[in-house]
Parts: sequence; C-alpha cells; structure tokens
Amino acid sequence: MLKTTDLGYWYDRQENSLFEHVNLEFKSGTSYAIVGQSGSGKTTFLSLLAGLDKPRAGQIELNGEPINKIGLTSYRKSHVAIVFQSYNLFNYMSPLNNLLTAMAVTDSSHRGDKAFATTMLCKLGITDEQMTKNVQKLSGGQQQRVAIACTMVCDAKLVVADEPTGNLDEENTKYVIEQFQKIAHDQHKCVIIVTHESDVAKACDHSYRLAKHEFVLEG
Ligand SMILES: Nc1ncnc2c1ncn2[C@@H]1O[C@H](COP(=O)(O)OP(=O)(O)OP(=O)(O)O)[C@@H](O)[C@H]1O
Repeated sequence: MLKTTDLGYWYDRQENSLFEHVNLEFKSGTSYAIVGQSGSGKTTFLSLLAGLDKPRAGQIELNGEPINKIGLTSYRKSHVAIVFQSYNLFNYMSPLNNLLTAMAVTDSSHRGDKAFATTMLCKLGITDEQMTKNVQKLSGGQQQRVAIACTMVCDAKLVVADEPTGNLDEENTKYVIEQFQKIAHDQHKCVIIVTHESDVAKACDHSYRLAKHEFVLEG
C-alpha cells in the first residue's frame, strides 16, 4: 500500500542526515511499530509518511502513485488518519461531536451518520453518558480511545500514531493496542505506530528499529 524509495531526510546538512536510502513497504491489514533511540528520527519519518513534511530525497508512493502527485493536502485529507500522544481532540466538544467533525472534515463515506459514530464509540468502551459530555471530562485513556475512534470513522486506509500510549497506564495501553490491531485486521487498514514501549512494539505484526540512520526489521 505504502512504499518508500530511497527516502532521505536531514534538517540542516546532508552530512547530518537522520536517514537515507530508506526502502520499505507497508501493507494494508498489517500493523507496524517504529522503535529507536530518542532523537533518531522516528517522528520525522512518521511525518513524511503522513504527508506533513516533504522528504529531502526519494519518494513515497501510495498504491503506486507518488504522494506529491496526489498533493499532500489531498493525500492527508483522504488517506491518512493521525493519532497523537496528546489526543488532539476538540476540547470544547463532546466525543460524539469530535467524531462527527472528523467525518465531516475528511469527507468520510459515513459523514453525518450519528448512529455509526455512536456504535464506534461504544465499541471503544465509551458509555452513552460519556459520549455527550465535554471531552475534557474524560480520563486520558478515554480521550485516547475517542481519538482512535476518530480514525475508525474516517475512510483513510493509513493510520499513523506517534507515541499513542505515552500518557496511558498499563491497562489502557493494552486496550489501545488491541484497538489498533482491530483497525489493522478488521478494517484492513495499515497502522504504523512510533513507540518507546517494547510491549506495544511486540503486539504489532512487525517492528522496525531506526538505528544508525537505518531501519532494521526486528520481528
Ligand atoms: N524542526 C527541527 N529543526 C532542526 N532539528 C530538528 C527539528 N525537529 C527535530 N529535529 C532534530 O531531529 C532529530 C530527530 O527528531 P525526531 O523528533 O524525529 O526524533 P524521535 O526519534 O522521534 O525522538 P523522540 O523519541 O525523542 O520523540 C532530533 O535530533 C531533533 O533534535
């Protein structure tokens, strides 16, 4: 589904590149973890895959089409759903309205379908009462589940997450990872998660370590 060819990125000078000549493939229906030391370039790599930044070298293709040809704005809108460590929800809205907004701004095929949004929130353990109160009144784990539900109601086939369990306790981490696995396997999406947590990496179908400017498959 997603393919990088000779991908390279550096902030100041090419001699200080974070990575170069990265040739990887990410498939639908599969989850991937990206691990590596702090500062190695994991978030930067994820931001390229998400179309938030442009590579310095090489290219990224979605189903054979370079994403810069699709146009990064339209690529992000139609094909990518992002989950952040800090949830990034509209904090003046309810969980339900967050989902309805996500569906509207991404032109989801479920746009306006309140029943569908309710079902997805319910699947993620958000109660009827929690769905309609301000999202800030929910715990961190519950808010992250709402953020994940947002990716489930969008049509985007690529779901990228940057440290999605960074603020969560063990129980919520386990739950969140189970949901990402369901998104990959049941919704047949490609899920790519940057993480520092070995349990999260182990739960994914494949894990790449970014070390010494290269991505190495670990498991
Ligand atoms: N806008 C920027 N300008 C210059 N250097 C940057 C910028 N953003 C990040 N960097 C540097 O690029 C390197 C990689 O950063 P990145 O955030 O991708 O690493 P990471 O592996 O995700 O780190 P962490 O695990 O700590 O989140 C770091 O050394 C960082 O200081």
